[in-house]
Amino acid sequence: MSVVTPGDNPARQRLRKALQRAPLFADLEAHSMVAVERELTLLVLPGGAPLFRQGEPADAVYVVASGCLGVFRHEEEGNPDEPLLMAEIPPGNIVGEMSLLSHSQRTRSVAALRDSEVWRLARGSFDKLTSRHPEVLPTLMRSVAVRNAMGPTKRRRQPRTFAILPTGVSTPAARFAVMLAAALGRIGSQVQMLGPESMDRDPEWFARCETESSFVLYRGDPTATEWTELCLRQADCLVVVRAADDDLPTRLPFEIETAQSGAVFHRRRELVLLHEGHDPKPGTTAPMLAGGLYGQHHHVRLDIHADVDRLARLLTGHAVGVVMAGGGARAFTHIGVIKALRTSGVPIDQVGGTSMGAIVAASVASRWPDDEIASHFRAAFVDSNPLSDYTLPLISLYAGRRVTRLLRLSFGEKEIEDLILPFFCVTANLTTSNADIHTVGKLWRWLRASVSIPGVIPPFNEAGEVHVDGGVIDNFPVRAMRRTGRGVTIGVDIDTGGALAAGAGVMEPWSPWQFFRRLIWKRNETLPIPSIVAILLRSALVASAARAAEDRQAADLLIVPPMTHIDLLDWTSFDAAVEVGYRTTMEALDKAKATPTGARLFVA
Ligand SMILES: Nc1ncnc2c1ncn2[C@@H]1O[C@@H]2COP(=O)(O)O[C@H]2[C@H]1O
Repeated sequence: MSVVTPGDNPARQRLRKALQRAPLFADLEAHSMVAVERELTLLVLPGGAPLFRQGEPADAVYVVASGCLGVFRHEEEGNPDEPLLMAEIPPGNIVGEMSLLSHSQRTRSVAALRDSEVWRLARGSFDKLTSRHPEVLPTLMRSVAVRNAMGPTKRRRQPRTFAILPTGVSTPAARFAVMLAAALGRIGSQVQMLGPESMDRDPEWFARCETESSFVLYRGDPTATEWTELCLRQADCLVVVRAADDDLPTRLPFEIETAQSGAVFHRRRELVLLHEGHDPKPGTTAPMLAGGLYGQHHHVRLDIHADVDRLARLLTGHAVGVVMAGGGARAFTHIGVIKALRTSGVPIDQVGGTSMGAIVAASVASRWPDDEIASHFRAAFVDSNPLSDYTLPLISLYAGRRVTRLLRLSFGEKEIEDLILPFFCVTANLTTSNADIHTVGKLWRWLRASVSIPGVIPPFNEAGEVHVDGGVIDNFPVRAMRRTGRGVTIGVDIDTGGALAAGAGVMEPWSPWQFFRRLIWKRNETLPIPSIVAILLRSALVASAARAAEDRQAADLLIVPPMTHIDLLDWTSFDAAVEVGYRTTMEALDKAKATPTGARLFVA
């Protein structure tokens, strides 16, 4: 932060404009205004710099003349680097008045969201002003009351200004920036792209660009120039762009760290990996993620426009996430749901799920076409039964080797990080009693863990912890998807009603003779009692039903295909399950079209 004492220069002209609008000064006579002006000192805050922090003693009130400040709340349990943004304070507003009025400590932290000019009126001058001109107080109190009545912002603020930061001179960042600008233009009406030629502009000019546009792209240099530093200070979101084939180590993330040190808040950092004409190679993404430096990474194939459109939606909170619940054979219905969404032009930008829902989600994240998804699942579950490798039931009824083989065959050595669409799956961690969300690691392994129905398939052990089917704790992870804060969530739940029925009477263990008789003469007769697999599967799902009910509420669009006519283990009802998913989704989309959610779904 620097203190400046300007004469009658552009900064003072900006101050006058701000004073005329600020609630504390708007009612003052011209000569009193001149007297106040003499008591103000100008502070120039670089983007990210703190003005003051929550809990500090209050010694001044401030007028914002250019740029933008943010009011942040530090949550007791939250990450101290990621306080919640409560409000933005644009030019013409004052900040820091509450603790002066109430003689208390600062109620919130305030920092510059981008390069800003603020004028400081010390506590002594503020007291003098309010005692000489008590007429300014009602307007000031009114503005505080209006703000308090509005309450805190419920939704996370989405970034509008992006710094595009190439990691090397050969990165095709300019081409990428043009494509991203076009994609952002399909979401917002006006997009501005600023390059180094704007270096000498004043903060007000940048502020005007930002207010006049839906989105602003600051195209940074490949090295840490003065312009790159400015981009880092101005942007809400840092987008590091790297050619995926480039295996040179990059210094850029560490430069970002330096430029950001001392900032009150954490700017969102995203990594874009550019691919020329091919998909990510298995295992090549994780080493580029710089140990968790980035909030999210994105694979963009430069020749595929849909990839840049998806990126634009994910960056700006306009994405569509689809969550698929587990539910044995009933989960085939997700295949029909996906087909209906794709046919209707609803973009699928990120996916997540549990158990069988997770496997369908993984095939969507791999961008398999509809036919391929259907043929894979048909071959795996209808043409051959993966639950047929009986074993000595010490850990489980089946050895689970067939399931493992099928998953490896389908997804190879791909890691979750290599998937084109952001993806997560859920397992129930029996060691910690938590529902674990997996966004990194070998895909087939976490899918195998996510479908490990306790007692049916052996659990999956990782780093000394035991994982079973995610449905045991969280069968419908809508809230996990919502926490990503990237847009709307479509939840597809599996109706588990009518899942288990039995004849009347107490179920006693059968004698060996009864078993033998059944095996020889009555093989095709329907059992009067549920099978052990049906009991175990139902037991695994029953506890998460209450949680799933809350997740249904959390979905922006809820789809629950009616499935009670299909048994949870009836793999042969594949076509019926797919069909009902397709039909229910088409009907749901038709109804949603006229709603606000529908408007957000069909944005693309
Ligand atoms: N919800 C809010 N919206 C806008 N500004 C706020 C909000 N809450 C607090 N502030 C401002 O943030 C400042 C933090 O320091 P003060 O408590 O002195 O005064 C506070 C107000 O000026």
